Amino acid sequence: MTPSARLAASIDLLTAMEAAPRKPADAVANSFFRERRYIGGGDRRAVSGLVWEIMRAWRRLGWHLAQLGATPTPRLLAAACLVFQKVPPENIGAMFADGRFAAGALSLQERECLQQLATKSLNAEGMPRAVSLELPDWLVPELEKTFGNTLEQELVALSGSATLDLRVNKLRTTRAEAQKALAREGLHAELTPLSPWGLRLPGRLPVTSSAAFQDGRVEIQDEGSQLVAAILGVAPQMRVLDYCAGAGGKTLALAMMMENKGHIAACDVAEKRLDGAVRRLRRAGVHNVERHLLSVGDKWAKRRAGSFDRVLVDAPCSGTGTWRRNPDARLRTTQQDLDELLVKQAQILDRAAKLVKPGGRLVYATCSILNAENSDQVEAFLKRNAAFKLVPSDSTELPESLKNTSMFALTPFKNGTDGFFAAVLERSESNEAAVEA
Ligand SMILES: C[S@@+](CC[C@H](N)C(=O)[O-])C[C@H]1O[C@@H](n2cnc3c(N)ncnc32)[C@H](O)[C@@H]1O
Repeated sequence: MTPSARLAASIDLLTAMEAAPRKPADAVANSFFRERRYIGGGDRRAVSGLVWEIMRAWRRLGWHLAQLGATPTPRLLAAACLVFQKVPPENIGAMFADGRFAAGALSLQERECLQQLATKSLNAEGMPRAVSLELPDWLVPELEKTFGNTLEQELVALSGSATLDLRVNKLRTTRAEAQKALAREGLHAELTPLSPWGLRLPGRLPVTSSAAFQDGRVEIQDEGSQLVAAILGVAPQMRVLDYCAGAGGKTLALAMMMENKGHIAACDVAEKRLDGAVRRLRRAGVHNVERHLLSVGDKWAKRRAGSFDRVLVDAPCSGTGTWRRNPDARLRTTQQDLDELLVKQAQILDRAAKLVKPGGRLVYATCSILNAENSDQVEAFLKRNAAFKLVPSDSTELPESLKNTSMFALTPFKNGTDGFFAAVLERSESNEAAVEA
């Protein structure tokens, strides 16, 4: 594709995203490229690269354009982004060419607007805080409560691009062997600093076509997510419940830690997600997992009340910890979404708590960075459930810095992982404080 055609495709993709404001940007991009199979890998990366860059600067670009009285159309947002990337004006003009595979020439008004932008910097004085932080207005106080005066640094880290982390499947290989196997395929991974099974690649690379991935020696999983599985402290003989298992990311790690022994029940309310686990479990050689689709009026949970040694609640959440991967989610999240999630998380926690056996442990986890979904949720749960208390993790798989911790809140700024929260809660042995089944 020519630079003009790439730019035109980027503008088309932005337009498609605007038309589906509630749909995650990567889902829109996937269908966009599926319908345009003629766009090859290199071009796809270039088009997504520009569009993701625009999304990371969405509010600031919009603010600059509004200051100049211009409407933030996809064309102008793309052009403004190129201006702030210091692409020379004549090159931008040439990219906005006329022709079949081009975006059409810039109008006089558009050119004047871009000329004025060329004298400014993306982060300008006078910008409202929420704009310069690329946040919806309502989220600023929430995040201030969580991070206090490190908010800016945390958000800068959350605006960066994410690494591609892999978890080595000990059921199939060792970390050193997996690292060598990937290197033979041109994928040079480093050891992750915190997870004992992690390998880290610098960015989006074609891992899924590697032999090591296809035969289940490695799985894609952020280091933070690996540590959530680790904090559960599972052992081979245990009965373990992964209550919000989705497509089984953490289930796979738990099965590995349990050496494919004992029993894991992987539950979810979303059939499609749970079905997605089948292929992954098979690829990883895991066979100690039973899947169960939770439904209203289901007796499954009732029959198993008080029977699990360990229960993981990887709760549905705002996903604010994964903003590096989904920059669009940063602006899509609404106060109403959060309010609904808080209610749902508390309900799920209470339901899952009934399944923990006396003396057993419950781990509550999210990929959120908001206190409201994390420590506040745990605090409220403990007030409602006298049978539980926070305890230090007994996991031997946690790194020194997290050993014996009862709660962690990882962030890209502090830990180089996605934002992940986990808390370990133990149910008392005594019947007095029993949880009502
Ligand atoms: C953060 S995702 C889980 C990710 C998964 N554990 C992993 O590591 O890949 C949260 C999951 O909770 C599920 N969920 C939502 N409401 C639920 C409920 N009431 N009970 C159980 N699971 C629920 C969602 O379908 C979603 O798959």
